[in-house]
Amino acid sequence: MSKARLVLVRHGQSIYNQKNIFTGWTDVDLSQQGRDEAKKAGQLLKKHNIYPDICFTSWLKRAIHTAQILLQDLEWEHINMLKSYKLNERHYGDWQGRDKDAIKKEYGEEKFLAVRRGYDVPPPPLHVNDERCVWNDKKYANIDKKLLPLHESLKDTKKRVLEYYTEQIILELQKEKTVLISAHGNSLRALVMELEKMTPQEIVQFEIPTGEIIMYDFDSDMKILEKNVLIG
Ligand SMILES: O=C(O)[C@@H](CO)OP(=O)(O)O
Repeated sequence: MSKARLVLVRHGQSIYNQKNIFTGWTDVDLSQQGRDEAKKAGQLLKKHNIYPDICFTSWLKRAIHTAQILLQDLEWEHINMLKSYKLNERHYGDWQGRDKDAIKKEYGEEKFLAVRRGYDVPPPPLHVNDERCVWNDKKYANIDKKLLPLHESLKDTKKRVLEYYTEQIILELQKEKTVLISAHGNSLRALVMELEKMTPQEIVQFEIPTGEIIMYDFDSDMKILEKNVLIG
């Protein structure tokens, strides 16, 4: 039997989650509740005797800090942590930094849900001169601008997440490693959609709470043998 195991954790509550503001690629930190959720995730892994061999995360501090706090709590901080912007949250375009209820009012429930939870409807794009655009953020200076989105549908997010998953993460699973990914509500929804072969209709209903852990065990053909959601 293969020992390949994928452990997904959504970052703990961020300051924007707490304030009900769309976040996307905005680099906000965890709230106190978020730090507590990350600690709890570490304790859960300890309770279930799950010690990752490697950790992947995004370039956004709410996911990086969740991984760091979790591994600190697990007393397992020596493992390699690889970071890629391809695991960043879905880019929320012009909705970034704006109140969710105000946007729902402006666009109406149906359009709001189609963008927020649907598969192929993006929010309005950011202008390249907008201060929220990462084109001018020095962190992304070495990335080709063509790869830096101004807005994304879940379908767009899925494409880049899967590129990274198939180019990097799957190689570790093929070595029968336990792989931890600390990422975001929608970048993880995109990955789960692919792993569980969900349809665009099914993904609308699927959400991952902050701090939740979803775990998959694979056979040697990378087929899912078992899925577990770890609850405290
Ligand atoms: O704001 C965001 O980037 C995401 C995740 O926090 O929000 P939502 O859950 O509404 O897609």
